[in-house]
Amino acid sequence: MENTLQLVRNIIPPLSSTKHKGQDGRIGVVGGCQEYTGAPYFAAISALKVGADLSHVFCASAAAPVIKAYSPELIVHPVLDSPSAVHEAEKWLPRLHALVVGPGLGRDDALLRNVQGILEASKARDIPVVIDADGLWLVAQQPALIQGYRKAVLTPNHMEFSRLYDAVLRGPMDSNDSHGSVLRLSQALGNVTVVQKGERDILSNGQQVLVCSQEGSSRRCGGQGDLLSGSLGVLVHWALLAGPEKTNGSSPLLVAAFGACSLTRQCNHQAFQKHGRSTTTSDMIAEVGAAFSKLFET
Ligand SMILES: NC(=O)C1=CN([C@@H]2O[C@H](COP(=O)(O)OP(=O)(O)OC[C@H]3O[C@@H](n4cnc5c(N)ncnc54)[C@H](OP(=O)(O)O)[C@@H]3O)[C@@H](O)[C@H]2O)[C@@H](O)CC1
Ligand SMILES: Nc1ncnc2c1ncn2[C@@H]1O[C@H](COP(=O)(O)OP(=O)(O)OP(=O)(O)O)[C@@H](O)[C@H]1O
Ligand SMILES: [Mg+2]
Repeated sequence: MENTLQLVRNIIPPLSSTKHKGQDGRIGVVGGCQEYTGAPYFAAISALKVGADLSHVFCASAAAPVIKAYSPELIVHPVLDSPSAVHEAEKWLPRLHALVVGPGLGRDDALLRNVQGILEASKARDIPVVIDADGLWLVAQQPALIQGYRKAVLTPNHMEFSRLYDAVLRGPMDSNDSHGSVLRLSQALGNVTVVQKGERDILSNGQQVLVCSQEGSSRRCGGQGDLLSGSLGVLVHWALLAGPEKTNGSSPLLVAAFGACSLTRQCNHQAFQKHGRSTTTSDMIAEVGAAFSKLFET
């Protein structure tokens, strides 16, 4: 594990007085609807706290004023339920380094059709995408959307993983062989990187399997996965910029994913030390800076 953490350290860009705003990452989160406003906020603010310079949220119009009111740091576009959603999002794509698709998106068909268009436009531009939550629901309906797209990382929880596995491999996963199941799902999707979250996180790009068992806690409040996907948005950008020479030949996306899993679990650990059972995802986000320093700036 220590060896992989060292690879994560290698991809982190140095802070420098010569860089301009935006160079360390402009991240877009696609998600947020009437029901769910916390998830896209957690993902987008986590991207900033990890070190991105700008964080955008593309959400349904009902969610926008709520998300804006949580934070003045986020740039919020109320476009997802508009008939011109894809066009509106496409205007921003040339300026974004990575997209995180799915936190708090919901499962409304019209919204999902727009997100499908945004995903296709992102692929056409070769933009890396992290797909989580209801974005994974969409992928389970249409695996062809990300089939073979080497710049995609999927971050399913237990439920999302089994849904995806069923849809892609047309049979139930073997719960006694999680390594094999993650490896097979990644291979079946054409070597898309898959991160199965759980007691231990299992990560694969269809060739290599990594396990992250960084100590977290037993507290399972909602939103921890959103912290992970938002952090991963930035790390994916940094890893691709650094390239395989900085990751010792390992897949940059796998190294980025290992970094996001370790960081999320360390935030959980630190927040739990202070708040115990009352720990919430906001408490974990408050730990991002210290957790990042502890793991990656030693
Ligand atoms: N504050 C906010 O705005 C937040 C909003 N969020 C947003 O909510 C949306 C839906 O996301 P989701 O994760 O609830 O949906 P999904 O994966 O279908 O799970 C549904 C059911 O699966 C089960 N289940 C889950 N884990 C399991 C396990 N390990 N082992 C076994 N079972 C397990 C469990 O079923 P139950 O225990 O109720 O039977 C659970 O109820 C999505 O947009 C997301 O981003 C969240 O990000 C949180 C913060
Ligand atoms: N049993 C566990 N023990 C320790 N850590 C866990 C456990 N289950 C999940 N985690 C960690 O919690 C984080 C989020 O995983 P989880 O499975 O809760 O995602 P999620 O259901 O998508 O969360 P969200 O509520 O944001 O949608 C990951 O970093 C994962 O490593
Ligand atoms: Mg989730």
